[in-house]
Amino acid sequence: MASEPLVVGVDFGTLSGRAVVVRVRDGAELGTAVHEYRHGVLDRALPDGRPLPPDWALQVPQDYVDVLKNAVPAAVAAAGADPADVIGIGTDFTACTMVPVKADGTPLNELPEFAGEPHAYVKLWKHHAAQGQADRINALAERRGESWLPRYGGLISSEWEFAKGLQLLEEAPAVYAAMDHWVEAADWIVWQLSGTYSRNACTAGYKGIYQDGYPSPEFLKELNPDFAGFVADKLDHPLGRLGDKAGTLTAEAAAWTGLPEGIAVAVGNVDAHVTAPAARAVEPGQMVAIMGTSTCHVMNGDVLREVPGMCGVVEGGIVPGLWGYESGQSGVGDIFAWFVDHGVPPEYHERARERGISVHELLTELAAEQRIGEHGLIALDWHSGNRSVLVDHELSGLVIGQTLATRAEDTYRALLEATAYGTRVIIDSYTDAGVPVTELVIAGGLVKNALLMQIYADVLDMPLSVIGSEQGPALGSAMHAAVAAGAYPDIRAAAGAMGSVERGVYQPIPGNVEVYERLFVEYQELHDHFGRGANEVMHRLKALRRAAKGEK
Ligand SMILES: Nc1ncnc2c1ncn2[C@@H]1O[C@H](COP(=O)(O)OP(=O)(O)O)[C@@H](O)[C@H]1O
Ligand SMILES: O=C(CO)[C@@H](O)[C@@H](O)COP(=O)(O)O
Repeated sequence: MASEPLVVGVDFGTLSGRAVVVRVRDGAELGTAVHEYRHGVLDRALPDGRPLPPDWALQVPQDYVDVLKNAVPAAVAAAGADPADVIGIGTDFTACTMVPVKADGTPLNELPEFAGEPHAYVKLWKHHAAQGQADRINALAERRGESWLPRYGGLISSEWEFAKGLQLLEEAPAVYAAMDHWVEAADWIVWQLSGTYSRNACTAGYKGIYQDGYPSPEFLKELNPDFAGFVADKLDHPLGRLGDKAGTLTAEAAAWTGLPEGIAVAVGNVDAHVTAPAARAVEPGQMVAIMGTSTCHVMNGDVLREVPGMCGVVEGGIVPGLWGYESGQSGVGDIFAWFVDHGVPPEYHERARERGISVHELLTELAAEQRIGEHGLIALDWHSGNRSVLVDHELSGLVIGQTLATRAEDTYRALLEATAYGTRVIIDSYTDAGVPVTELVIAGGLVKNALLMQIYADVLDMPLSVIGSEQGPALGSAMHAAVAAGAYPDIRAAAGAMGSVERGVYQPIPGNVEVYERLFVEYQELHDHFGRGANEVMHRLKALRRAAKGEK
C-alpha cells in the first residue's frame, strides 16, 4: 500500500471500545477492532462483590485504557497499515460518564482507601440513581428563574454532571472531599493520551450546564451549602473546542497504542455528536438518530429555540457556527435486550441457536410476518426512564393489551414500535417549537434491523437516510483527528471529504402510515397519562420497591 496520511478514531461505547483506521483523503475505513470492557457495566455489584442499589451503573476506568492498548494496535494491524502514517487520533465517549480523580488524573477507585467505595468508581451515563438530586435542581432552578433552564428543555437530567456530583457529595462526602476534578470520561481518555486535561465544549455545554458560564455559587449553595464550590473547586477548567488539538501523544500512550509519539490528539467528544459529520449531516434540519443501546438525536439549527424536553442546545455543540440540538431516548436496544434476556421462553432461544441466528433476528423475522396492529398491543418505552421529553427516570415500562394469546414476537414488535413512537414525540416537539426536522439519518447498530427501520419510516411518515459507515462514531472521531492534525481546515470540510450517507433508503408506506397514525394517538394518550402526572403509579411503585429493599 502506498504511504498516505491516516487517522485513528476510537469510540468508547457502553460495553466496549472500537478503533478504526481511516484514510484522511476520502474517509475509507481500512481496519477496525473492538475491545470489550473487562468489567462491563457494574450495575449489581462492585468487582469485589459488594452489592449496588438499583439504578446504579458504574465502570472501571482501567477498562478504557485497555481499549487503547488492544483495539488500537489491532485496528492498525487489520488495516495492514504502517503506524508511521498515522497523523492523529480522536476519541468519543458516552456522554456524562463521570470519573472522580485526583489532580494528576488518578481515578479515586484506584486509591487503596476507596477500592470498596461505589462512589469512587466511574458513574456511567445511565447511572440513574441521582433522580432525587435532579428533581431538586429542577425545582430550585424553576423557582429562581435560572436563565439556563430553558436551554435544557426546562429540565436537567439525573444523568448529568450536577445531579451525579450532588449525589456524590451527599452520599459520600469523604470521596467528594478527596476528589480534585469531576471529569467527563471523554476528557479523561484524552488526558491519558496527551498528558493534558482539556475539558471539551460539547459535554460542558450539554451535560455540564455551561451556557455563557455555569450555574452560580448562590444557586449551588441553596441546593446544599457544601455544594457552593462545586464549579470552582471540582468542575471548571479551560474549554477545548471540537476539532482542536488537545495536545500530542505522549511516549507512554505511544507505547500503549503503537502509534507515533507526538501525533495530534483531538479534543474529546461525544459519540452522538461526532456522528453528525460522519453522516454528512451538518446543515440545519438534518437530524441524526444514533440508535444502539440508547438513541441520541442530534441536529444543527441556525436559530435558537426552546424545545420542550430537549437534552440541550449548545452553540457550536456539534459543528462550529450553528446551534447544536440534542434529545434522546435512554433505552432502545437495551429494552429489546432486556426482553430477549428476561421475557422470551427457552424454545425461542433454542430455535435461534439451531438456525445460527440471534434471538433478536428470530423475533424480528416472526414479527415481520404480522400486519400492523395484529398483536393488539401498545408499549411505553420507559424501561430505562425517559430522557426526552419527560426527563424522568422514575418512569418505567408498560405493555397494554396482553392476552393469553400474546406471544413473544408480539411483545417484541410492540417494543420496537414503542421506541418509534418515542422518537416521533421528540421529532414533533422540534417541529412544534419552530426547528423542523427535514431529514432523519439513522446511524448505529440498530440500522441492521430492516423491520425496525421500516416501522420508523412509517411511524414518522418520513424517508430515512442511512449513514454510509457501520462505525459512525469512530469515523466521526477520526475526522476530528484529521482536523486536529491540520489535514482539513474545519469539521465541515472533513465531513465533505470523509463522511458518507445514503439517502431515502426506507420510504414510508402510505397504508402503514395510516394505521400507525391511529396507534400513535393511543401511545400519546398513555404517554401523557402516565408521564405527565395524571397517574403517578410508576413513581409510587418505585418508591415501594425502594422501601421494600430498605433504601432511601
Ligand atoms: N437484530 C437486532 N434487532 C434489534 N436490536 C438488536 C439487534 N441486535 C442487537 N440489538 C440490540 O442493539 C444494542 C447494541 O447496539 P450497538 O449500536 O451495537 O451498541 P452501543 O449502543 O452500545 O454502541 C443492544 O442493546 C442489543 O440489544
Ligand atoms: O448520552 C449520550 C449522548 O449525549 C450517549 O453517550 C449515551 O446515550 C450512550 O449512547 P450508546 O447507546 O452507548 O451509544
